[in-house]
Amino acid sequence: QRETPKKQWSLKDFEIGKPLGKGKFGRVYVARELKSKYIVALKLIFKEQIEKYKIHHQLRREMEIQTSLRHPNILRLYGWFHDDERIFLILEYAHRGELYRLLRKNGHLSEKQAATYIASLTNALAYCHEKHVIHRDIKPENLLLDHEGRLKIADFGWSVQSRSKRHTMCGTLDYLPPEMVENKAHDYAVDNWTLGILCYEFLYGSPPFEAETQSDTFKRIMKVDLSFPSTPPISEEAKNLILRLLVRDSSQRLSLQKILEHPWIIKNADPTV
Ligand SMILES: Nc1ncnc(NCCc2cnc(NC(=O)Nc3cccc(C(F)(F)F)c3)s2)c1Br
Repeated sequence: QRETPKKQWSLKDFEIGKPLGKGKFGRVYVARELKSKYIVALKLIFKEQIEKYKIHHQLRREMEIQTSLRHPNILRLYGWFHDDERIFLILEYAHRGELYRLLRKNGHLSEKQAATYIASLTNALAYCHEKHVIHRDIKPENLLLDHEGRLKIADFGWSVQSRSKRHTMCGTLDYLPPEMVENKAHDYAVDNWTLGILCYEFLYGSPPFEAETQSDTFKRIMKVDLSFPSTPPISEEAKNLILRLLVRDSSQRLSLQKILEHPWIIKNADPTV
């Protein structure tokens, strides 16, 4: 049941601020709700784009999924409204912006920082999987940081409410596991693979199977052609966790619960964020 009656929002309820970034299908702005003075992010999506790419069902699914999710590491979707040509998503504002900017700026993260983000992601994904939601598009661009530097998973535009195996292709290849790249049936374990990719990228600054062309990346993913550069020096425990996640056979990937019990996470993750 709804705690408050569904409020019909409109653009005149908001004062629009600076642009936050150009996302897919539209831009994002900071905005202030005039009555409460509450700061939000407003994502504009052009209707003709949704019509052109026939993705109404994806957007509707995102809204259904997102409004039912409540977790400290998942960006809130408070509601939405539309005018003649645009759809507006009213989103929680992440003050410190996109994690990938931090990654590009610093080159790579410390083991403590990386482990803290992986633990937050694992907690958020465990919550999603409990609700039968697979995100399927976890990548640095979809990870935001709030004013305390706490990680927030955003953009459930590719997520699915999954009871059965999925077959849809989505996202950039770098983060996709073999079963998705091969366009085979896939399940929750895709997110476990992606955690391995992200852990590697947080520690080295780029994803493990990056290559000049998509087909080379495809080949490297299928072979799980993984190597650890000598710099920056990474602990054996970190490498062990990555090796336990980037496993071809999805049933052999470390479970989300086991990730949280892994020595590298126990030793390095900051449990307060
Ligand atoms: N600092 C910040 N603080 C808060 N937010 C920020 N950026 C917005 C992050 C997003 C959260 N949720 C999103 N959702 C979609 O974009 N959905 C979407 C859009 C088009 C089509 C489709 C679909 F049709 F394909 F599903 C689905 S974008 C930033 Br930067």
